[in-house]
Amino acid sequence: MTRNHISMPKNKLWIAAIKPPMYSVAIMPIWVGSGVAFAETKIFNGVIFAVFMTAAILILAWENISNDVFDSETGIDKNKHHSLVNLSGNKQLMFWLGNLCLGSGLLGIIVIALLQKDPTVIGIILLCCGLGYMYQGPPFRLGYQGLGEILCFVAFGPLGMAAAYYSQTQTWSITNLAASVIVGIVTSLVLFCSHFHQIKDDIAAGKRSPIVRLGTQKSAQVLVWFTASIYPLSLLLVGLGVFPIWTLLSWVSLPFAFKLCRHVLENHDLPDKVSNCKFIAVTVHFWSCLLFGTGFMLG
Ligand SMILES: C/C(=C\COP(=O)(O)OP(=O)(O)O)CCC[C@H](C)CCC[C@H](C)CCCC(C)C
Ligand SMILES: O=C(O)C1=CC(=O)c2ccccc2C1=O
Repeated sequence: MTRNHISMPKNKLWIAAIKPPMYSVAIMPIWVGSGVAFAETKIFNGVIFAVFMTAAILILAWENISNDVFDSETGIDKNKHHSLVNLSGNKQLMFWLGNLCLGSGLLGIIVIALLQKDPTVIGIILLCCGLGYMYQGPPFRLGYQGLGEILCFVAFGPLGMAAAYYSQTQTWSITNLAASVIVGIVTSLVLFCSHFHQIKDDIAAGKRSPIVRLGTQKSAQVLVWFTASIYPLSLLLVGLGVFPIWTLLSWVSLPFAFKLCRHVLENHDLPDKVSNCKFIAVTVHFWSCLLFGTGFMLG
């Protein structure tokens, strides 16, 4: 029993399937990218910011709905009671609902491009969506080869934040690129954590997630190194004068980072216990990125 939420009432299964806390991963690249843009140029366009936030949420909804659709084809989700396809019993409906979210999200991005009279943001977001498709869709299914974390890093880090920065300023920034490394790492940590409790089902379905490749113990150590990396990295970049000192506010997330590492080190091979580590990682992501972006706004 690894992906099972069988004892949950149906409404809780639907909430688990929709994954509300996960949507902060879509919002934060826009928040931090717009924060860096404001720090550097004093430009902040509230309409573009709000449209981008909504579009990012809709695009991530497509990613998650289509993940359940594509996973229903490989059999990997057969024990996943909180799969949208298993819950609704209607794969076609979910497929089109996902496409509707993608279409609406891309419409928002087109509105930004029209406001800017510049298609650059459309190009970057289409690249992100391409990576999102390659993670799970045929014939690629790169997530099944253990490449998901790299795709996730690029989409939510350098690409997502370049799009957010460009949507505000129509220029590029090295500081934004440096900040995107931190956002990319902390977002990929969430994906990495999501695999620990699924190792049995993943092996059975032929999915070679990083946890399957490395084993749970080594994966727990890798998690500690990557989680720990973002704090000295931000300190170094503050020391070099690349980030404003206020960005060190993100260190307030350290207690959650400790909690995450301790929890995974202690429970890496106990699926029922380690299964909530993804949500601890989302908490680390939420507070570190919220305060990191705030640091740029204040700086
Ligand atoms: C769907 C994702 C993870 C779920 O993986 P898994 O199949 O293991 O999950 P279940 O156990 O629930 O079945 C996330 C995948 C992320 C992907 C690599 C990159 C997505 C890019 C987004 C579409 C881009 C959004 C960018 C934003 C800034 C506009
Ligand atoms: O369901 C999940 O496990 C995830 C969904 C998702 O959209 C996402 C996005 C970015 C990083 C990780 C994840 C997930 O883990």
